Amino acid sequence: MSRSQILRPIKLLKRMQQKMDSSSLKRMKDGESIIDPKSTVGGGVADVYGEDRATEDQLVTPWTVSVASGYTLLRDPHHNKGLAFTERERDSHYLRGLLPTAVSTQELQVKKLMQSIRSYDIPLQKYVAMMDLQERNERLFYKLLIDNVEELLPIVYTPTVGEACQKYGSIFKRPQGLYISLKEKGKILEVLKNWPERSIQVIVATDGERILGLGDLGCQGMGIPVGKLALYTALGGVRPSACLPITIDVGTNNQKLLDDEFYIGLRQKRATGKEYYDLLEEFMSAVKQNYGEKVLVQFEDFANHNAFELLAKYRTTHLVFNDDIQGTASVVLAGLVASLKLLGGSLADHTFLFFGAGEAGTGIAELIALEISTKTNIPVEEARKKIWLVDSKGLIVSSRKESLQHFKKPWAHEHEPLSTLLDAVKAIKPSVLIGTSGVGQTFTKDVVEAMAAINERPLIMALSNPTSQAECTAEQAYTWTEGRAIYSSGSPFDPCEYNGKSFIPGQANNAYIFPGLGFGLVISGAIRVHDEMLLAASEALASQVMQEHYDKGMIYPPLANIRKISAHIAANVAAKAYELGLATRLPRPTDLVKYAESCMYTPNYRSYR
Ligand SMILES: O=C([O-])CC(=O)C(=O)O
Ligand SMILES: [Mg+2]
Repeated sequence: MSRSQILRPIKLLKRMQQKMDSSSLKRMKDGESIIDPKSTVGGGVADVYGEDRATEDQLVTPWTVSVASGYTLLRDPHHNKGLAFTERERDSHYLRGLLPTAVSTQELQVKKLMQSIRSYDIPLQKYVAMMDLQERNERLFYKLLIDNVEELLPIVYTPTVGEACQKYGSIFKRPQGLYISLKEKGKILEVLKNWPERSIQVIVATDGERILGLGDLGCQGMGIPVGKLALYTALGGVRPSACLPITIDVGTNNQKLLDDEFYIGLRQKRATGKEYYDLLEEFMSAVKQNYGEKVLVQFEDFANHNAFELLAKYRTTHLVFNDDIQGTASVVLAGLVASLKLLGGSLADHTFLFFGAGEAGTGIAELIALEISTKTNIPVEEARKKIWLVDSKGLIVSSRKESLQHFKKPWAHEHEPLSTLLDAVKAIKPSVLIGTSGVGQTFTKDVVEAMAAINERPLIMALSNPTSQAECTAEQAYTWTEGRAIYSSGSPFDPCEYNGKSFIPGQANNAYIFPGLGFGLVISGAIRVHDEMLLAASEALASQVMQEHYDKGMIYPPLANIRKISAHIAANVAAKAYELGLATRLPRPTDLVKYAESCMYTPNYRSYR
C-alpha cells in the first residue's frame, strides 16, 4: 500500500483539527500520537499521528496518517520498525506472531546493523545492504546514516555510488525514483502522478550523461539522484517523502551499455537538439504544474553542453540550480575563504589556476570572481584576471577565443599559448591549483613540486570524482610538497602521515552545500536561486571552521557536524532569500538558525497507538 493511499481524506483531518487543543498540537509536533487509541477509521485499525514538521504547511496543518496493520505494516518501509515494535504496538497492530519475541530499541538495531555492514569487505556490498535497509525500514536507514555519517557517506554517496551506477542494472530491484524517457513524451504529467507521494519539495534530476568523472552511464545514473536525495534528508533535514529522484532517459552514447543485453535503459543513441530540449521543457512545465513553483529542481551530472544551457534557460522561471556548477562552486569558495586564515591576505591577493574548464571549473572560477568583486568593489571582469584555466588544449588564452565554447570565453586572457599544465604552473605562478578535469592523476609529481617551489603553502584541490579520478591523492600532495600543502579532494581520503606528522585532508564536495542550500530554499519558500545565495551558503560553511580545525590544517569542518552546519547554511540562504524578496514564507522567522533546526526531519521512531 502506498503512503498516499493511506492518507485519510481531508475531511477527517479537518474534523480532527477542530477537536485539537493547543497541547495536542504541541504533542503532535513532537511526534506523538494524539488520537484516542481505541478510535478506528474506515472500519480498519488506524493510528493517527503528526508527521515531522518540515514545511510551513505542516506547522499549520499537521499531516494525519493512518498506518496499515499486520503484515502490510511490516512491508511498509515508511512505517516499519522491525523488532522495535513495542508489546502494545504488536497487540494493537495485529503483529503478534509475525515477529520473533524479542523487542529491540532503535539504538540496538543501529548497533546490530553497523556490525553487519562492517562485516562486508567490499564497499558495494555495504551499498547494497544500505539500499536494502532503505527499502525495508526508512527511519532506521536515516538513523544509521546520521549517527555514522563519516563512515557511511562514502558508501551511500561518493565514491561507492559511482561503482553502483556502473553496475546499476544488476543492483536494480525496486523503483527508487521516476524514469522519464523519450517514450513518455507527451505524458510526463501523468508519469509524475504515478509517484506515490504528492507533496514534493526537492527533485534531483539527471540525464546520466556525465556521472561523476565516469562519463555517460545512461539510465544507470539513477544512483546519483537517489544518493543526493538521501543526503538531502540525512544531512539537510528534508523529509524523505518530500524528495523525488528522477532520471531523464534520452538514450546513451555508451556503446558498452547499448551492447549489454541486460541494460535497463532506452537502447538508442542520445537524443539531442530540439528533441532533447522539447522533452526537458515538457518535464520542467509538468513539474511546476504538478508541484507548484516552490519545488526545487537540482540538475545533476548533465554534460557541459546541456548543463549551462538548462541552467540559463530555467533559472529565471523556475526554482533550479545546477549542483555541479553552483554547488561545487559554493563549497570550494567556502574552503578558499577559510584557507585565508592559514595563508593570509584576501582572495584578491591570490592567483588561481584551474585544470579543467567545464561545469565545475568555470562555475567555481565565476563565483570566486563574484566574491572578489563583491568584497573589493572592483568590476567582475577585472576580478576574473586573477583566474586562469587550462583545458585539454592547454592554457585558455585570448588568441583561442574564436574556437572556444561560450562558457570558456570570459577566461581567455592575454598570454602566449601554453600547451601543458606544468608550463602553465611555471608561467602563471598560481597560489591555488584546482583540478576539475574529471581525469585522474593529472597533478603529476612535477606539477605539485612546481607549486611547492612557488608557494610556502600551496593550496591544492583535486576535485574530480570518484577517488580514481582525483587529480592526485592526499598522500601524493603531502609527500611531494614535504608536508606543506593544504589539500582537499572531491572524494574522501583517509588522514595520512608525513615525517611523523598527521594530516587531515578536506573533502571539498558539494555534499557540504546542497543539503543546507536546498533546505534554506524550502523553509523560506523561495521561488528562485540567486548567486548571492551561493555566496551566503559559502560564508556560512566557512564560518563553521573553528580554530581547533585550523590547528589541524583543515579548511572544512568535520562532516560529523554536518546537520548543525546545514542548519547554518539553510539559515543564511533563507536570510538572503528574504533580503532579495524571493521568499514566500511569511512572516520571516526571527531566529532562522533555530527555525531551520526545528524544521529538520529526525529519524527517531514515533510511537503508534
Ligand atoms: O557527486 C559528487 O560526489 C560530487 C559531484 O556532484 C560530482 O562529482 O559530479
Ligand atoms: Mg554531480
